[in-house]
Amino acid sequence: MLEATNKTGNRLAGRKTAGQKAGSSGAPAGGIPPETEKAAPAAGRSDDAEPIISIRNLVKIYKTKKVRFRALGGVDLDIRRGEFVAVAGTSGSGKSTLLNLAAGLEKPTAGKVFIREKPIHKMKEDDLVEFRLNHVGFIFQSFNLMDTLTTLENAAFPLMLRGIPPLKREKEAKAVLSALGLAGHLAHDPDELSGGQQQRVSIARAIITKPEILFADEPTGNLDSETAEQIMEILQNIVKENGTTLLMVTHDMEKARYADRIVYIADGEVVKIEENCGQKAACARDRQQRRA
Ligand SMILES: Nc1ncnc2c1ncn2[C@@H]1O[C@H](COP(=O)(O)OP(=O)(O)OP(=O)(O)O)[C@@H](O)[C@H]1O
Repeated sequence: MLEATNKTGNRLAGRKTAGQKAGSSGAPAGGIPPETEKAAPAAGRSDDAEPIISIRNLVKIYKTKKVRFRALGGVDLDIRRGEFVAVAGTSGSGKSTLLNLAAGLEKPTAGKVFIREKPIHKMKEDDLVEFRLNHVGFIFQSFNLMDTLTTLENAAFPLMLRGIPPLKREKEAKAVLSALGLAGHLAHDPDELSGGQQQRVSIARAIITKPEILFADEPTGNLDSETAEQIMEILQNIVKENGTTLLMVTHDMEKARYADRIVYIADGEVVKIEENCGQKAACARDRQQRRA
């Protein structure tokens, strides 16, 4: 799957996914199970817009020889197309577990996840690889850049997996990196970049395929506060300008407030969902719906 592993063993994606394989092509997703089921509307949905991600009664129980731990206890959530949703909660509340299940990086113990009406929870790993490569981008706290590749090569990597010829992928990577202020750092290796620059490279890599959905797990967790704000503004702009859907996990309420909606999670359960009226788009949409 997306966890392309580089020569030195760096993974390109999230935690606890060790058995997953690297994606290898840009061919359209094949072999996806037929759409025999659809998510019923979630309770408490605030609008009638078709969700791009639907999560139903999602349960994750981790079992080891010694422990059995319920990390998610039946989560329901709809995420609208073009929406920026932050999942907030304390350490160990289940945020990353929710993101990993929503992205198909881990399998649920029970429950369902639909992305664009595709049943992610029952897709085979090979189909998930293709699906993610074509529809989804990931951004992680630890950047997960390949340390043997330059800025340009890291950003262009997903296009290489899609079989795009070198000149074309370099041109596209240069354009995305320039927009992120990295035109002067194309030949740098990751260890020659600051943390904020590395995260911008990882954002470039995540958006270069123009994914409909971005998953971000504590994207500013390793950055100082000023750099973190810049990264949050970049993410917010990607949502606004490209219409990308963003699901971001954070323990930091300051960062959560960049989102259109904040989902609070505690002990593996959603305890509150808040429209963020600091974000004009979300509130305008709310007001419109209330009037309708
Ligand atoms: N592979 C695993 N095996 C056993 N327990 C696990 C596993 N992964 C996560 N857990 C447990 O599930 C709970 C939720 O973990 P998760 O990583 O989702 O929390 P989080 O809210 O993202 O925390 P943090 O903000 O600290 O990253 C934790 O109590 C954790 O110990």
